[in-house]
Amino acid sequence: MQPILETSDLTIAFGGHTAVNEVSLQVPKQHFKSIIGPNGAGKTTFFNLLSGQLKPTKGQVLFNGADITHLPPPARTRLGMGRSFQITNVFPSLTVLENVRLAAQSAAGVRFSMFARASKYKQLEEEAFELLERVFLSNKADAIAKNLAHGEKRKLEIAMLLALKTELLLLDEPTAGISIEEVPAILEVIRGIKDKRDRTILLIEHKMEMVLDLSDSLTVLFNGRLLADGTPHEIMQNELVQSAYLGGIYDDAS
Ligand SMILES: Nc1ncnc2c1ncn2[C@@H]1O[C@H](COP(=O)(O)OP(=O)(O)OP(=O)(O)O)[C@@H](O)[C@H]1O
Repeated sequence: MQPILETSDLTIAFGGHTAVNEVSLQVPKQHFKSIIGPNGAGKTTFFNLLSGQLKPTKGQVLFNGADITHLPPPARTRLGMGRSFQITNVFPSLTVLENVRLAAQSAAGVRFSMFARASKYKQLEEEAFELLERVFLSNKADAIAKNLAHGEKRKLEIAMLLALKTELLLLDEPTAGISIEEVPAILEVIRGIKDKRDRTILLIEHKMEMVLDLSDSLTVLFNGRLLADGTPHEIMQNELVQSAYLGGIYDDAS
């Protein structure tokens, strides 16, 4: 089957420093892959190349077989690739439910109008509510978005990504900056999405126990290069990975 995402020789240099260096990988549909590596390995830069925030010096990004290397971020979102935690279209003064409903509405191509059919509106609202249940946020449906706790905002962003019919989710350290108490809830949300097996997930995460628990495969970046790619078991056994830096990752894990 055609991979949903493929990179070939993906490279970006900032001045003399090559932050991502000839990275070639394939991600099958409905797969859960984590990108790991020590600080400065190039993980976020790699995501920036996938989502279109950065343009590569060399190489290609294919999404469902189409070359998207030169598409801007909104065009990639429309194709079904979504990056969490950088969503700019959360309306802080609207309710949680309204935010998710608007995302569902934009995916459905229904323009906001006084004349919009009430039945369509109701259907979108039900869809939004179901997504809030899926991320364990339905109890906050009527809360104003700006009043949510940090972890709840992250759940809202995931619900909005799902509402946008995002086929490939790029999750960049979803637990960064959230309190220890909120981590299990975010983990449960991500596991719930994974278990439904209708999306492909690419995750950057420093919490190794979370990565090992969730991932079908791991890609290890080191100094911008792809050091190893394999199942969590293979990566844990990989002597190159161990000797190169795995101890360092555990040191980082919080
Ligand atoms: N816009 C930029 N200009 C110059 N150098 C950059 C730029 N963005 C990233 N870099 C450099 O590229 C390298 C990779 O950075 P990147 O943030 O991708 O690493 P990372 O693996 O995500 O690290 P962390 O785990 O700390 O988030 C670093 O040396 C960084 O300083």
